[in-house]
Amino acid sequence: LLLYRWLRVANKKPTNFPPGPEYSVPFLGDYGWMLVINASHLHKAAIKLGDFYRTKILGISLSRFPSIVVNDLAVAREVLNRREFDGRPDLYLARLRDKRFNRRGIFFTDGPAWKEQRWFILRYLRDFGFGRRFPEHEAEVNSELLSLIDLLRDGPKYAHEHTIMKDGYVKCPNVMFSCFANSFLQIVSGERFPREECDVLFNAGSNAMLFQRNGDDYGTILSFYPWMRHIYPFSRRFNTLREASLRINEFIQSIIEKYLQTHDPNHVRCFLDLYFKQMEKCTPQEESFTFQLDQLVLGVVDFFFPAISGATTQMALLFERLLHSPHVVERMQQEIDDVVGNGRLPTLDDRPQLPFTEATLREGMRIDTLVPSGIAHRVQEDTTLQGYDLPKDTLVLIGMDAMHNQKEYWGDPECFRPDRFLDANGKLCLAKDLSLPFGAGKRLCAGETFARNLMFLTLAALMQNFNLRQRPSDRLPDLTKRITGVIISPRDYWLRFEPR
Ligand code: HEM
Repeated sequence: LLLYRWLRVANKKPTNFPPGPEYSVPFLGDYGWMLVINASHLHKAAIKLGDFYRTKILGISLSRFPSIVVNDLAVAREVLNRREFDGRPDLYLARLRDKRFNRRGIFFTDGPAWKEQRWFILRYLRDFGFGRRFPEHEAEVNSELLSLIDLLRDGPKYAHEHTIMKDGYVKCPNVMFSCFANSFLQIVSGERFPREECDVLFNAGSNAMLFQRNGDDYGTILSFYPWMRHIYPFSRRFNTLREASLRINEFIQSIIEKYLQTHDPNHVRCFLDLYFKQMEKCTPQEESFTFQLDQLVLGVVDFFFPAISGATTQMALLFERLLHSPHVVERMQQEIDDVVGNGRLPTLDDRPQLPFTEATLREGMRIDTLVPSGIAHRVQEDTTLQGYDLPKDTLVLIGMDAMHNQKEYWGDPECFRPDRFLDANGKLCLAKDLSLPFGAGKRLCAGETFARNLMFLTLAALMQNFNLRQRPSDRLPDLTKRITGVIISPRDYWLRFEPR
């Protein structure tokens, strides 16, 4: 009876909290119900629970954290644009990314230090071409795409390339790791890895995918009970996540240290030099953070990591979709042939004349929502939402996949239909694109413009030059068999880019 009473008190929801399960699973809270309903795809479990309680704002307890899942586009937009919701919870999944288990970086920090770091990084990356039109950077991306096209057309040249290309078929999403990573590193350090040295980028990409696939959108059970990392099989998962993270950090740190050793405050070569100058003005802190080396490492990782694993996975999801829709490929190719021809690669100047290609990318991001539950937010002070009371520190998950599939907004959300974003004259109509794949408000994805530009250029270049072919023995991909981790990803698959 005492245990029963303790569990009831421990799992008690705050008063006037959004509807959700009344009785929680001992020890796990409603996270337990979600594991029972759909352990592999927690965002789908949240949709089922929401439907059961007939609510678009589901109130649950994740172990001791009161939490809500917002499964409605209009409410999500409101949440993302209100300052009280801009916090991030202190999740163990985030801490294990740092060598000393400190909260570092941009993704999982909040408060004035997050604001300061986010502002500085975005402000000064911009000077080197991040998130805006910048001819020097566009030329570097063009070279990177030509190198990718060479690999796809002429086959592997270097030993490491044989691991991602066999008998003319390339492994997806891995084949895009070097192009996307180099396009970002060029902005940070002013340099790209030459093709013969790209094995380090392929390794970093594989580690990033390990983290993406072994994490989950709710922070994994390790975030609620970190001590479980000592118990098998949780210890195995912990080790995978930890080792993958530390290997990526070491890689970024090795680049940073190379520049630090030759840093001259009077001669700025790249973004890193500007950050080093700022570091010289600050005293390093242990628990909180300012401009210091471990913060710079995680700060850069937080950009490098989604560039190498997130944007490439979004492309891999799209290629699978396109295998099911050859007519969409044909329409993109026709459009690109008419506007660009085949004498040069498509550029960002061509983009307004390639509305169907742009619409295909947008539709891909809607139907295959990369981050199905967003990145958890935290309520920073007691507040209300749609008449419910939310106490400080409530966790807020945005059901991005749910809202991109709401019938009331999309009509036929299950159909892959790029035309939904075009007007009667075939022009792109942004007012019709209600999707929010990058979030919104102050926590908006810091890499949105970079990602949109690079994905557009990659898609247009590949469609201009290739047809997509599967191995003769392969069936069309089963789009329901995807992996839900921190992001949704396809299982690795092999594809031939057949020259047109
Ligand atoms: C298809 C590609 C991508 C998608 C769909 C995506 C989506 C998202 C989403 C949903 C968030 C969380 C927003 C929130 O908290 O409400 C986020 C955050 C973030 N993204 Fe992206 N992202 C992508 C690519 C990138 C790239 C390429 C970069 C960097 C080069 C990047 C950098 C970041 C950063 C730094 C944050 C954390 C922002 C903060 O908490 O202040 N993302 N992204």
